[in-house]
Amino acid sequence: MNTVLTVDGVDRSFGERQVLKDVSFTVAAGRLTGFVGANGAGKTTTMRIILGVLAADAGTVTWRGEPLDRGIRQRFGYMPEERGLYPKMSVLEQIVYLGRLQGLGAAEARDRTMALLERLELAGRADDHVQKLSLGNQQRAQIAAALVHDPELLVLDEPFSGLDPLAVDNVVAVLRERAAAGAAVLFSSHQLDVVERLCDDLVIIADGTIRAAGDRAALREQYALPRYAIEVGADAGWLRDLPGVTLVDLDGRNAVFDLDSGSDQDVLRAALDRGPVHAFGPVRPSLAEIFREVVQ
Ligand SMILES: Nc1ncnc2c1ncn2[C@@H]1O[C@H](COP(=O)(O)OP(=O)(O)OP(=O)(O)O)[C@@H](O)[C@H]1O
Repeated sequence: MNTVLTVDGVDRSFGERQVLKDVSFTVAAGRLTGFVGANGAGKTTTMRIILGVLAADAGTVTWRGEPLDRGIRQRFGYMPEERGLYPKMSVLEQIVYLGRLQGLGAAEARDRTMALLERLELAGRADDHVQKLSLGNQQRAQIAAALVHDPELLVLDEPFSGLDPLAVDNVVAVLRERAAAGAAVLFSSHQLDVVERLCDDLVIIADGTIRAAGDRAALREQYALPRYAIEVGADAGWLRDLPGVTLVDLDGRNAVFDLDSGSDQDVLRAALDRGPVHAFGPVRPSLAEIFREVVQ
């Protein structure tokens, strides 16, 4: 994996209260990393430290092994939690202006802004003042502002909050395109269903401590219980009496069970002895289940 951003041993306190404790994780280019945690867990504080808006008390953040400086941070795009567009400027003017601040030429800033607004289905509102837009459209404008200079690292604080499902799909597609083009994308969210669908890697934080981090599929594997689902041709109630099996759910021909001892193949054979088996396989935990388990 092509790790580009490394957060290593970061501590941060506000007054007496330590809100980040030895926070370490990595973000890879070409991948979407979901940063998940309850309200107040420390996501925004971590992101602000990555962006240099806030200093760490201890620990380091490095980009391709180098300490961050202004030049490197210019290659980052940030969508902060407190949305900060000027209400009385048009969407187009504003994003062009932000692109110019990031070093783009006038024509390039305009071209990129128009292409982004088109892609985010906001081109029809380009000349409207930001304050006239719905909250969802203001959010899309914020996302365009974070993307306009084609950053190598995108840091997005709750980019999906307040978006309807179609808008979520649109933004997801845009972020995927950025990752496919080689950008590293770190986004926070408390919408576990969206994170589950979207991210390649996961970082789970609770009370300022990283509880789990890594490839989403590997984490699902790591936290998997010996749980199986089966669909047979007739009532599956006989599973109740099979040694080593604890039924979790039984619905006629479908059952979910935990295997406390013995082999899954023995259960499959027992099922085949009784008739046809239409489906049989392990059940991987959902992100919500992993989250519940690691934040306890
Ligand atoms: N400037 C500050 N001064 C004092 N406390 C702060 C400050 N910023 C954040 N905190 C506290 O630090 C903790 C972590 O906050 P942070 O905003 O990083 O969490 P979060 O995971 O982003 O939560 P949310 O999803 O609610 O935004 C919270 O208890 C918050 O009250």
